[in-house]
Amino acid sequence: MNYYSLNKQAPNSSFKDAVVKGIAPDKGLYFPEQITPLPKAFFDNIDHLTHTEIAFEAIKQFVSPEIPDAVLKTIVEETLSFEFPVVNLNENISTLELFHGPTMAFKDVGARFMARCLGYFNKNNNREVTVLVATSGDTGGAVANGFLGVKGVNVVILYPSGKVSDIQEMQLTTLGQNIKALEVNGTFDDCQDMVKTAFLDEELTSQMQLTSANSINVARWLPQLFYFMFAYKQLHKKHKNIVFSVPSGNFGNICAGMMAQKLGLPINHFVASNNANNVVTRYLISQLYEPKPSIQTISNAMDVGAPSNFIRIQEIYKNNFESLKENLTSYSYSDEETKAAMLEMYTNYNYVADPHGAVGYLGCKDYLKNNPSAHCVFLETAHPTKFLDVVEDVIKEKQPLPEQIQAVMGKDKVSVVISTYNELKSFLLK
Ligand SMILES: Cc1ncc(COP(=O)(O)O)c(C=O)c1O
Ligand SMILES: N[C@@H](CCOP(=O)(O)O)C(=O)O
Repeated sequence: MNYYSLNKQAPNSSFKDAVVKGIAPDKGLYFPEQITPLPKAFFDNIDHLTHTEIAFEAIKQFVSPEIPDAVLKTIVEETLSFEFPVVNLNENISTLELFHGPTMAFKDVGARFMARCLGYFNKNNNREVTVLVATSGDTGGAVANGFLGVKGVNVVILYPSGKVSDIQEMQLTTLGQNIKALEVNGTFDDCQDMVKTAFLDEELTSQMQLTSANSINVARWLPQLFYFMFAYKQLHKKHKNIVFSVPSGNFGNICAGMMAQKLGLPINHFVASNNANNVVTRYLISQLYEPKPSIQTISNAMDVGAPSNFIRIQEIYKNNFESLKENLTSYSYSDEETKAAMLEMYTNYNYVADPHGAVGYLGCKDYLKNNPSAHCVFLETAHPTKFLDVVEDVIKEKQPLPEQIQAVMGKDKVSVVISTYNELKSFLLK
């Protein structure tokens, strides 16, 4: 599959080049040249397929022929070595739990898939690759875990100082080896801007091979479309009108869901559920896209003021506002509303949700008010113990720590504090 730059000022790239470069030379995000829907029979028979079979069929067209089928099967199988259960809360609301991987957030799938693709492309290459990643909390940990010890790959993670949870910080600062953490005096958007600037800096790119492991990178972004298919497999016999509420920040996950829909998955509607960082909620009301500096919230991984993937969403809908509005609703919630939703789920359904999932739950509830026949699935994007202080404070109950979390507790944090792009550049050139 070839990919074009959404800035339309760069030559098209193969899958391999798009993965290795991360972002196009004109700073545009890559987008596949074609999206060919899967046959209807695939969806009719989906309950007879394993997760690996579903994922292989769904992703094949985007990576062929550069990754041969046999290699792709292994990559997909290794990537998906954990569960993706749907938990039913009531007649109209379910949640798809995406936190059963090694770092307990939905980023594990994309990070593991991309690490394996890069490993395959790099196996006969002696040039080292530096993976730059900006994180508001979860991407950093998932990428650190996914790339730990991968030969020829150095990972540099930028995170906003004081704006990630304690456990998220431990996950991205304690692994050592080929993983380095930079603590940035600023917001997630500042981190993301520094990463994008580095890709355009010829002095840097002439000396080192840089790539991105944010959802900018197609190998990190596209595998997220699997989730929507896994939920459909578990729900489609019982529910015909399935809607997804996606807690959104950089909008990669919901945009991957829209790609699943383009492949033919019968999804009726999407709800983009936001915290106070509500640039897309406002856009759907005013038709004005006005990125703003991000605001700190308890659902910190969604504290994004300028979502990278909005441009891909525009592309999927051919920049047609009306057709986007037909398929997408968006709501925004305060921290107080989020906490109340966490308590409500615990009290009514004995379900402990994290703050991001709680924002998704609120999106379902609001959508169902006008669409009572729908079945709304909110994505539970991280395990509640990643946000231990908030969760225990809201539900007034101690939470047992899963072994993935225990594994990083008590380890020494190693990070370098930076404030400017020049400090990043000096660090990379050292
Ligand atoms: C727990 C959690 N929920 C939701 C999001 C938002 O996802 P996206 O950036 O794909 O919109 C993130 C970060 O990406 C996250 O870590
Ligand atoms: N919420 C993310 C922010 C980056 O999103 P990405 O999908 O573009 O990597 C995080 O947790 O770091």
